[in-house]
Amino acid sequence: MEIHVSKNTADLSKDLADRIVTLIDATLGKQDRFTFVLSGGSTPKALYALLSESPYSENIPWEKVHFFWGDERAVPFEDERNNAKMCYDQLLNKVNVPAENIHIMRTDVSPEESAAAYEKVLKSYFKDGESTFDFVLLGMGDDGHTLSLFPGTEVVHESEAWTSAFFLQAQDMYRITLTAPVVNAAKYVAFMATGAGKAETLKSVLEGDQNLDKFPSQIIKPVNGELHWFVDEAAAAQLS
Ligand SMILES: O=C1O[C@H](COP(=O)(O)O)[C@@H](O)[C@H](O)[C@H]1O
Repeated sequence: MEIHVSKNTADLSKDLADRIVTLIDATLGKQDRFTFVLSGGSTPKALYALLSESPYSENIPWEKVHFFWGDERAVPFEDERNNAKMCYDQLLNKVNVPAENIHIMRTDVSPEESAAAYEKVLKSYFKDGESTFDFVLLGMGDDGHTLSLFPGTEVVHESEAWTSAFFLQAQDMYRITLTAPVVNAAKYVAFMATGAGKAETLKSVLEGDQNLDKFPSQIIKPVNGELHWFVDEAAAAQLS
């Protein structure tokens, strides 16, 4: 595992954007497509906006990049809380990605149907039966959740299904999420965490004892891939 500390969100977004371009170039030197799992929430907005602008927008062969989502809030696409909408607003509407390369988690059907449909999409996309995303971007909530794997929820321990849908009492909302085994099969996983509000949790996740029910982010450990944490100085303040 590698931890990269940048001064602030702007620097961190640039460092990560540079890393993504390098990764895309290296991957497309060996294969003809790059699979990119997007995260929701507020932290990656600056990164997505940056990728949509010059020079990144010109340096990325968008027609070869295929987008997926790590999790979704089961609210209509038009709702500001919808993770896919945020990604379209910040990035996808601004670059030339073919529509067929974009695989959203649907919220116009029941959460259970959406999760089942997404698992089907993934299994037909990865024809060899293994989900080996090239790049997974993850956030970490102040409470230690990642994807929609929230503290104290059963889905944290899911070991078979690739996707799951469940009602999140604390937010009075259904969630649809990839599960840990799918993400842990990825080639490169990058967490992005910024701000003083995440400092204490980041210390517990990275340096504390393992407690998956309290800190679900700890379950992310790629089996054969790389794990990187991109954090700003404020989030890293309590790390030793
Ligand atoms: O609810 C969610 O929260 C996490 C973290 O979001 P942030 O606002 O603290 O950046 C996010 O990674 C996830 O995709 C989202 O559904």
